[in-house]
Amino acid sequence: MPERWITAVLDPAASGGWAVARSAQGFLYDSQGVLFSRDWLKGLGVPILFEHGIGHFDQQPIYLIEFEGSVHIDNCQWQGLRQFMLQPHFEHFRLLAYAAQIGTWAREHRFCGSCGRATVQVPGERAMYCDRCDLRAYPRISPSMIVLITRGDEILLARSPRFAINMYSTLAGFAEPGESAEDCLVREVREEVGLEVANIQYVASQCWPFPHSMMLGFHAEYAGGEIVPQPDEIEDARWFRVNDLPPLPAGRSIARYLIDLYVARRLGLAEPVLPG
Ligand SMILES: NC(=O)C1=CN([C@@H]2O[C@H](COP(=O)(O)OP(=O)(O)OC[C@H]3O[C@@H](n4cnc5c(N)ncnc54)[C@H](O)[C@@H]3O)[C@@H](O)[C@H]2O)C=CC1
Ligand SMILES: [Mg+2]
Ligand SMILES: [Zn+2]
Repeated sequence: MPERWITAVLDPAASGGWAVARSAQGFLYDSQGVLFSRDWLKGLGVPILFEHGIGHFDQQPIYLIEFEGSVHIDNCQWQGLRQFMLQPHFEHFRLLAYAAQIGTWAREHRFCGSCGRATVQVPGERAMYCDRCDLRAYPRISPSMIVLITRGDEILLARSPRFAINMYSTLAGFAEPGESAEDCLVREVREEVGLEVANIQYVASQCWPFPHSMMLGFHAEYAGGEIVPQPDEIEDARWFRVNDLPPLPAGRSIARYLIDLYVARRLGLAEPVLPG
């Protein structure tokens, strides 16, 4: 079956097509979903910050219309990307995830970071351009390591003060300049729980559009040390037996996938599939 959503750089000067609308309140939806007639949206008289042509859904051209500030539109509501992710029908989620990242990037690159002048879209390329500096700004992607640490039938899970009550997850953190993925993983594990790890194995990756992370998922084995939670960052960290786990992260996350995969292998269950 062909992919329903395919990214592309479309010319905003072209007419017609469909659009998703984004504002400070999230994405617009009504009883029909998140895709609106582009002409209808542009005819509402709401101030538009910018427009980007972002791809095709079922072969139809799709644009992103970014509104300024908070907006009320009759018979429509706004909802954040996380809520769309948690809904059971997420055929539009990949489209919205992409639109959110393009929207965030475009919003933050309307002016040249070097000279401060207004930038323009580069035809046929996903880039904002400063003529004076001959500088192109591309969408930003932030590599983040995420790792499940195991010790036989036990897995290490931690909770951040930001998490839902009682929920525990794997350790994660952003790569810093000068680091390899493995360097970052070892540093984050030391910082967050004070442990040493060995046998680091890459497992899978996931685009995480909150707001622009690229999650690189690993498995690692415990190699030494006592758990020392990082003040302010880690509220609690402990070993859990694979048959006695706390509340875990949402089903679409690579954190959940790394946990489910190890548990399945350990208990001889069917292996999970990472949601695309
Ligand atoms: N998809 C998944 O299953 C999961 C995804 N994540 C994501 O992984 C990322 C990293 O997780 P955390 O433990 O929160 O990171 P972290 O341990 O590196 O701490 C976050 C801190 O890093 C700094 N920071 C923020 N953005 C940054 C950037 N782009 N580059 C470098 N440093 C930055 C800030 O000081 C922030 O407070 C986040 O985007 C988080 O949403 C985390 C866990 C699960
Ligand atoms: Mg972290
Ligand atoms: Zn410039």
